[in-house]
Amino acid sequence: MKATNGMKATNGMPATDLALDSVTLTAGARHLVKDVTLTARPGETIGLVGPNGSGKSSLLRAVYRVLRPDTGQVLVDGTNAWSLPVRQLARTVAAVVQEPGADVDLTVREVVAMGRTPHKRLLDGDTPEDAELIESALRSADATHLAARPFDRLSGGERQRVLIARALAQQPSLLVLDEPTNHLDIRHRLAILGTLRRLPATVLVALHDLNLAAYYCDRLYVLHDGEITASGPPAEVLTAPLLARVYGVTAEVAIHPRTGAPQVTFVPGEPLPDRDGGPGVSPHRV
Ligand SMILES: Nc1ncnc2c1ncn2[C@@H]1O[C@H](COP(=O)(O)OP(=O)(O)OP(=O)(O)O)[C@@H](O)[C@H]1O
Repeated sequence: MKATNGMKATNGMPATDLALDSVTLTAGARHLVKDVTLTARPGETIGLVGPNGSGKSSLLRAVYRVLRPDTGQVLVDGTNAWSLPVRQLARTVAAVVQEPGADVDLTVREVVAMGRTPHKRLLDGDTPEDAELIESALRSADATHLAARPFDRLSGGERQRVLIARALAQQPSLLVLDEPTNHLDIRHRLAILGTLRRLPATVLVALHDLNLAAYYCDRLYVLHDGEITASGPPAEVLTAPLLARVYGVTAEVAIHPRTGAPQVTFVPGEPLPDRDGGPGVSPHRV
């Protein structure tokens, strides 16, 4: 893990060992994801990157058990996620996803309090510990000032922070997030990703912003046409030839002297480098 980003706590909440073993997902005759093998060790922050339609959301759906693998397994601490009782899975895995939820007539605090539901029995009220966890989650997502507001009247970014707060209140040992920062301003992007990074939980997060992925993730998996095409520490994965091949863009990658993380600078209009990193011949203007 990168020392510059702050280490994850190793005490407190447990973290999950996640393994996707040769997972293939289909919709009708169409392959969404083919033969994906991925591991996330307890406490790691794993980034899933790749172009539009490469299969990131589909793969995450298999982890939070919305899309059943046709072949292969999703193993949560060695147990097939699809064989776990729903309640046990809900205590273990929290998901922050793109699907717009139904509009709910709840305040922000009530939405965040729903994160505690898997830990309670029917009709149990909030304990003082629940209340503290809810307040702490609201603070972590900079949503305390929104607590009394109706959830369905928030801006896109405010809603996103509230859904992240709900996931934090759930105290999962595995947190799965699909583009959790797409509506957020830069300050909140940095703050939320920093919070995720410091969680003791294992985190699997799909991100489009490669520089944020490079800085906040321990390892990256690159999906391309439904298959993993590269994986490893960001500095090994994010190379100019890889970005040319997978995204079709020209980029320069350098280690930033202050952050120590790879930083990608896109160079629109320049020829694509070839596979060896040399100058290519097909100009690609974006
Ligand atoms: N239910 C479905 N039926 C048919 N095709 C689907 C279905 N769900 C997803 N797809 C297709 O599978 C591919 C992968 O979609 P997915 O949403 O996983 O990609 P993604 O990497 O998350 O994309 P984005 O970056 O645009 O969010 C896409 O081509 C998409 O159109």
